Amino acid sequence: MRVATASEMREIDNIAIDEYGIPGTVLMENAGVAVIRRLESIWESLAERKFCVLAGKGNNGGDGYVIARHLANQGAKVKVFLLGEKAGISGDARINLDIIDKMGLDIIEIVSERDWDKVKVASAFSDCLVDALLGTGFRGEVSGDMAHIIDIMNAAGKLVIAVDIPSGVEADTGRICGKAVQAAYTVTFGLPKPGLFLYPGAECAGEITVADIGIPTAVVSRQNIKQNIIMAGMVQAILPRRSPAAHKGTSGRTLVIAGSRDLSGAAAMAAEGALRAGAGLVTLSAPASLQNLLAMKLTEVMTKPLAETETGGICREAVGEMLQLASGSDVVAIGPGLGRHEETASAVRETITAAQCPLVIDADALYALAGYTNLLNECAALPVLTPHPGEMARLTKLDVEAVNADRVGVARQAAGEWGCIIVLKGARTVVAFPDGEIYINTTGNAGMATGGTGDVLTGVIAGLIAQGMSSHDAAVAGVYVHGLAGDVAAQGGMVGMTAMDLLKAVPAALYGITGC
Ligand SMILES: NC(=O)C1=CN([C@@H]2O[C@H](COP(=O)(O)OP(=O)(O)OC[C@H]3O[C@@H](n4cnc5c(N)ncnc54)[C@H](O)[C@@H]3O)[C@@H](O)[C@H]2O)[C@H](O)CC1
Ligand SMILES: [K+]
Repeated sequence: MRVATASEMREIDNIAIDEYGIPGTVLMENAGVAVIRRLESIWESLAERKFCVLAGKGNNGGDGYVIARHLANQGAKVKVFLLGEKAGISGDARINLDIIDKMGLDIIEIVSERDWDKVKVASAFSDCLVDALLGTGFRGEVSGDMAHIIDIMNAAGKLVIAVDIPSGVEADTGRICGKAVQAAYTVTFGLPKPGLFLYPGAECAGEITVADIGIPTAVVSRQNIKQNIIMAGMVQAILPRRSPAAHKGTSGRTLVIAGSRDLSGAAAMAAEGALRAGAGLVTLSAPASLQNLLAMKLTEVMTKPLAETETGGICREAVGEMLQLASGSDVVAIGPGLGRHEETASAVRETITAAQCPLVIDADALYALAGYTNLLNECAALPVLTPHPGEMARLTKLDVEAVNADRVGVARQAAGEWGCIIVLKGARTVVAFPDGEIYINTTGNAGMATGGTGDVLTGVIAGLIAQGMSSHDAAVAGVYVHGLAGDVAAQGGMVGMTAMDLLKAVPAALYGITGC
């Protein structure tokens, strides 16, 4: 499902109005009616229900006036609170404000703190608050009257329905700037906005309805919109299907280069992640001193010893061995638990640039790439990087807050500059491609915030590439399947679930999507 930024949505709006001649008031009417339809799905009859419509000064407020009119027509009791003065309202919004004025609806201007209590009292006696304060025109921070009104709305304990986007949530990033309305429902128009799916904004949206407001589909389809939500149908279509005649050789050869003396678990989980994703033959190459330990941990995975430093990490002599193993593999996953010894980092960089197969680069291999992202352009195939925000911060020299403040923008810029696929992990993982294409994942849960789940993801993506998926599709599908496995594992209790629980749930997630 595509998601449009505020500017893309404005462009679509303007084309519909200017090129197709659809009056803005028609779009506004359709937007308002879409919210009424949603309210009708909650309450069979709106008659006698009490509504407070909180309206801003722009077209989001205009939608609010349309909603107020239809509510009044259905016999509901409506109070409209306008943040500002009527004189300041113009355009399509003013047309609809004048209509409800002529209808004699109760319109109260909020122009100072003396008016705040009016909202508080009316809210206390309402069944529902309609948030038509700010939509895609929101800029900067919420402050002053707006901030206090949002506080009152959130404290009222009433059902809140947001018009287009919860006020105070930035449409493009999901950032909350000052205050944001906590809605139970959001009705968004045309296309959904990224901020409805990215935290913390995603926590304000409640149940999202995408409403068609009559914009010609040709207008939407011709827009070069590059943000998407990963949907089950898309993943179902691209996941590999196994032939009845399959044997372990037909499901790919995965090489995992991972582990160091005190970090064997990460290596084991990455290797098993590939297996659980359906990879045929998985080889784990790790420092020789881990050989026996890993061989005991992993029954189905072949283990190959590598030359190691005195601290138990792979050393320069291991490069030749790793490239030899890589030459017989369909994909290499490198990084989990490798350690950060400079000699190991140097060996990693040499291997990444010399390997001739697709790469999934994670954890300490990302550590080795800090300051060396230019090497990614030398990779034989488009590499997949799977950083968490901390690793992304180190690679981009940003701080973690800056990364999380604009996850889509940071991932997109890095993918374009470095020439790679970026899987920026976290609550709502973002997958970014060099051409600017973005996929936002909505599977998964907070129970996955536990050590090792990232190692499993690395293995899952590698395992899908080993089975013939492109790195592009494997990154998108892998993220979705991994999150779904987390949701399956969380059915046994979200808090306290482990990466091993998630690992075991990967086949069930695959089965849930493909039926096999
Ligand atoms: N196709 C569609 O998507 C349609 C969308 N509609 C609605 O129109 C809004 C966008 O309207 P716009 O006038 O561009 O902006 P807003 O109403 O969201 O807000 C602008 C308004 O708010 C003031 N403002 C901005 N930032 C702040 C702030 N930090 N604090 C206080 N006030 C702020 C600004 O000055 C303006 O006055 C869209 O979301 C839909 O709801 C159309 O109605 C139908 C088609
Ligand atoms: K709103």
